[in-house]
Amino acid sequence: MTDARTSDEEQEHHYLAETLNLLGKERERLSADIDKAADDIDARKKHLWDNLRDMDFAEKANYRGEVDLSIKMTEHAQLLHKRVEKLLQSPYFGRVDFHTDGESDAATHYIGVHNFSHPETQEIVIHDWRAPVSSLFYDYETGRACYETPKGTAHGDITRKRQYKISGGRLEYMFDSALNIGDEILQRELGQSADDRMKNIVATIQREQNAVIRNDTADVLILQGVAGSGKTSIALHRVAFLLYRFKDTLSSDNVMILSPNKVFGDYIADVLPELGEERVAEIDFDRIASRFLDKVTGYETFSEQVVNLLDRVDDAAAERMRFKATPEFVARLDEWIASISGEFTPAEIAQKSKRLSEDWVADAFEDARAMPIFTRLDHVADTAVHLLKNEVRDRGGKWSAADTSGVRKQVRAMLPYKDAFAVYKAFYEADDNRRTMFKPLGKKKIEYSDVFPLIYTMIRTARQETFGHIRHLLVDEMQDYTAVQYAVLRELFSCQMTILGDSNQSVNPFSSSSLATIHGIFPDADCLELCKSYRSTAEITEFAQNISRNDKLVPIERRGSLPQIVACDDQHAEILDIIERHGRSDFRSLGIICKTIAQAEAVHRAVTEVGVEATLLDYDSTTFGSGIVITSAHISKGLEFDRVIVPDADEDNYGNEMDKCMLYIACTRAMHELHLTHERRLSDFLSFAADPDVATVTRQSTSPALSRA
Ligand SMILES: Nc1ncnc2c1ncn2[C@@H]1O[C@H](COP(=O)(O)OP(=O)(O)OP(=O)(O)O)[C@@H](O)[C@H]1O
Repeated sequence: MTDARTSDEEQEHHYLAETLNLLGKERERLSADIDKAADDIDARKKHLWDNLRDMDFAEKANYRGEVDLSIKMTEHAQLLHKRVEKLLQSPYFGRVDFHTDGESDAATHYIGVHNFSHPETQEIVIHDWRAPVSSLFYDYETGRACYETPKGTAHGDITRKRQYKISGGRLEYMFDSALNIGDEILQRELGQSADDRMKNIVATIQREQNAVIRNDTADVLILQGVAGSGKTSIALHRVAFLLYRFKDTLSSDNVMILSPNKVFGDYIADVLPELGEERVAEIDFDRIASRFLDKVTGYETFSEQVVNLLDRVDDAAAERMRFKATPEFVARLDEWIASISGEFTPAEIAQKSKRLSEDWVADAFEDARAMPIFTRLDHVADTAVHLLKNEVRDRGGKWSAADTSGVRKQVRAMLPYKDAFAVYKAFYEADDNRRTMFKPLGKKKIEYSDVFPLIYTMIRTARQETFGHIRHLLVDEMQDYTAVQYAVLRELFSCQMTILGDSNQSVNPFSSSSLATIHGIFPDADCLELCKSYRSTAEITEFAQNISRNDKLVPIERRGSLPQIVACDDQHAEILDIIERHGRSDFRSLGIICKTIAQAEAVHRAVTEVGVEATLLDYDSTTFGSGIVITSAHISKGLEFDRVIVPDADEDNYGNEMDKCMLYIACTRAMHELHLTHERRLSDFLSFAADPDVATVTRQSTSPALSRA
C-alpha cells in the first residue's frame, strides 16, 4: 500500500470519526428534545384534566390542539432520532467528488440512506441516496457527468468515486471505482446469506436499475425482468424515491402494493421502513374479489384454481380460461355491456294513483345516459319517486317506503336483467359460440376465470366505490393477471402504476399475460426491461435456463457449486441428510419447494416427525419464516433462500407445461445451492442435467440420515 493510499485511508477514518461525532451529538440533542416534549405533553394533559371544568369549549379545543401539535412534533423528532441511530451504524456507503465546470475545486459528496446536515452550519454532511446529486454515484463512472440542481443542470467531471462498507460505525472496507468497486462490493453483498426479510440494496443499485427507480415521468411503468433481476427490490426503491421526490404531494398513505399473497407482503414489509419511509397498505386480488362477490356468489380462488390445475388439466376448463384471458374478451364484454341499454323498454310508472308517462321515463333514461346502466335505472327511479312523492304530499296524501320500492321495482322491470350477474350470464347465452364458455362449479359457485369478468361487469354496470385516495399502485407478478383483471384495476385505481413481473414465471399458462398484452392494455406506458440476474450463482442460473430459456438473461458472474440431482430410494432420508449438512454450513435459510401444497405437507410431516424444526407455508400463512421453510412453488414466488431442495423431480410430477413453470420458479429461488431429489424416473425437463458441466447427478441407495433423533 502506498503512502498516498495510507494517508487517504487515514483521512477517511478521520472523516468517519467526525461524522459519527456529529451524529452522536445530534442523537443526544434529539433524545433531550423528545424527553422534554414528553414531559411537556404530560404537564399539558394534566393541566387540561385539572382545569377541565373551568374551561369553555374554545379553550378546551385550543388546548387539545396544542397537545396534538406537541405529539406530532415529538413523533417527528422520534423519526429523526431513528434515522440518526441508523446513520450511526452506517452513515454512508458512497462518495463522489464532482468538479463543476467553472469552479476552482471539486466538491465531495457522501451518500447514505438518509440526509444529514451539520446542526450548526446546515451544510450537508450526508446526501440522501435519492437526492439529485446522488445520481452521479449510480449513473456514472469517473469523467464527464451532470446532475439536476434547483438552478438547472450542473455539468462537470467526476474526479473520484468511492464505495464503503461501514457496519456498527466501523469502516470494514472501501474501494475506488478505478479498482472496479461496483462489482467487488456487489459480489460481496450477493454472496451473503439470505435474510428472512427482503433487504434494501441502496449501496449497490446498478445503472439500469437506477433508471427504473428514478423514472418520475411515467404514469404507468411496466417492468419486465428475468428471475432474480431485482424487480421487486427496485419497485420498492422506486416507491421510496417517489415519496422523496414528491414529498409535498405524495405520502405513504397514497401508495398501495398489490401483492400475490400475504407471505410475500410480510417478506417485503421491512424494505420501506429501512429506507426511512412508512409501510404502505397492501391488497391482493383475493381481497378485491371478496369485497365484490361475498354477497353475490361463491367463487373459486386463484390458489384453488392453481391447485386444481396441478392436480389435473381439464381441457375444457383450460379452454374457458384461455377464452377469458385476452384483451379481445374484455372488448367483447364491453360491447355487450354497452348494448344492454338498448334492451331498456320504457313504460308508464303508476304509484298511489299518480302516473309518469312512458315518454317521461324515456326522456329521464336518456338524460342519464352517461351513467352505468343500473345506476341509471336508480337515477330514473329516484327522480320518479321525488316527483310522485311531492305530488301525493301536495294533495295531502302519505308516501311510504313501500311506495318508493314499488316505483323502483317498476323501473327495474323495464330492463330484462335484474343485476350484473344476470347481465354477465346473458353475455354467454346471447351467442352460441360462447355458450359453453360459462360453466359454474355447482349451483352457487363460479370458476376463478369468471371472477374478474363478473366483477368487471359489476363495475361497468353500477357506480362503485373506488380507491380514490391511492395515487400510486405497485403491481407485482404482472404475468399472472389477465386483461380483465387489468381492466378492473383501471376502473378501481385511476392513478400512476408500476407493474412488474416475468413472463417466464407464470403459474397458470392458460391465463397469463405477456409483456406485449399488458403493454397493449396500457399503450402509453414506459416499458423497461431488466436482464441481469443477481440472485443465484451462475451455475444455478444456467441450470434454470435449461428448464426455461430466456435468451436475454445475463447471469451475474458469481460462482458456486453445480446443482445436484440425487436419485434415491428414500427421498425423505436424502432430504434429512441435506438438512443435516445445511445445519453444519454457514447458510441460514433452506427452502424445500414442492410442486403442490399436499406434497409440501407430506415433506413437512416427514421431517418434523424426526425432530426437525421447519415452517410450513401454505395458502393461509401470513408470515414468512426463518430457517427451514417448506412450501409449494406457487407460494414461493418472489421469495429466496440460501439453499433450495426441490423434491419429487420426476416425470410424473413434472410432466406438463404448467409443471415446467413450477419447476422453474422453484429452482430460481436458490441463491447459493440447489438440490433436486427424485425416487422415480427423472423429469424430461431435467434431461439436460446429464451434461456434467451443468449438474452433478448421483444415486443414493442407502438411507443416510434416517437415524436422526
Ligand atoms: N443491485 C443490487 N445489489 C444487491 N443485490 C441485488 C441487486 N439487485 C438485486 N439484488 C438481489 O437479488 C435478489 C433478487 O431480487 P428480487 O427478489 O427483487 O428480484 P426479482 O426480479 O423480483 O425476482 P423474482 O422475480 O425471481 O422473484 C435479492 O436478493 C436482491 O437483494
